[in-house]
Amino acid sequence: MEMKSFQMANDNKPISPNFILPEDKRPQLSQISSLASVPVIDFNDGPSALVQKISQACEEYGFFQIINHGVPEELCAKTMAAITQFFGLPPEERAEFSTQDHTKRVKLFNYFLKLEGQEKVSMWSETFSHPWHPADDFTHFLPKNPPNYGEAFAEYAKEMGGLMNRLLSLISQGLGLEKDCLRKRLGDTPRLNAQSNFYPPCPDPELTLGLAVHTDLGAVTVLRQAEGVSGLQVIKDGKWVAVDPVPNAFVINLGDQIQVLSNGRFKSVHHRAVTNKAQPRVSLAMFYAPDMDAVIGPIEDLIDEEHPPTYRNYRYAEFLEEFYRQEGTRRMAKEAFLLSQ
Ligand SMILES: O=C(O)CCC(=O)C(=O)O
Ligand SMILES: [Fe+2]
Repeated sequence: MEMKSFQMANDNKPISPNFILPEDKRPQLSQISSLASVPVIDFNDGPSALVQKISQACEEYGFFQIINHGVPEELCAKTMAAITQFFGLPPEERAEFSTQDHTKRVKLFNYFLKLEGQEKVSMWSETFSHPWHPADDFTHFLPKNPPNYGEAFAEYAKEMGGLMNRLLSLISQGLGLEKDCLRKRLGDTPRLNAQSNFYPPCPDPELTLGLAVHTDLGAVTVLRQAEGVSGLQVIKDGKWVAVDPVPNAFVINLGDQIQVLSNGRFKSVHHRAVTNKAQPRVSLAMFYAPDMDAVIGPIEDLIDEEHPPTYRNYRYAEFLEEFYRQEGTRRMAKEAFLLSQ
């Protein structure tokens, strides 16, 4: 696959048509609220306050940021630097990882939007995805260049394993469940993917998106944003809200599987990335998704007469099939498993 070539923001050429969104899909950046944003939660708060704050954030926003999480800042910086260097490699070297085949576990690709009766519109970004694991050695999957990429990711993955467990435990408790309930439901061999996103500066951010509107399909996402550059936005009460980087914070968001398991109480919320003229932006999303064979459906303890099950049970593999069937179009995989009320 040929990687898309991005223009420089100081190019005076018009932006290539394959990146230009139809008018009704453009980001309308002047309408973004920078006043309200998602909650910032301090992990040093006591356990019961933490459970309460996370539970409220999961119900109201589906997103929050965490600070004082214990993951060393230097390690995060080292991992982000490795990604940035990877995206800075010559195109021929990056091309080794380029593929459109979604079944590949290691892949460099461009997201696109496929609208009915129209040509595909490319997102103004490059995405690199590969597995991660907190304990098993996964470094054979990783690029050899930059040389410290593997080492940085191996260390980062260990930290993410601990953080994911902590989050799953807090989210379980927030639902009134046993600490290990969600982790057990998601299975012993969760699907763990790391996704780095690179957004070059864009000559006209009003015409493009870095990532189209989507929900994450797994269970929990831990996102690191490069400091000092905004781009992530989430929907809150029908309006787009910016989630600007907070120093040494992680952005946490829930994926579709938690919405289903919680029977709709916790939300998998639509979000997108917008571009900017001035600076490149890098983000790293660490995804925790169920075992392919895990059966996902509303947890029995969350079902009663007032809260009948909203979704039917399915195997996660079945969900992924539906997801890829919709690729580039509406990204409403979980809606296919809704029960009619
Ligand atoms: O770049 C961002 O902040 C958003 C990334 C994201 O939503 C994703 O990778 O799923
Ligand atoms: Fe996302």
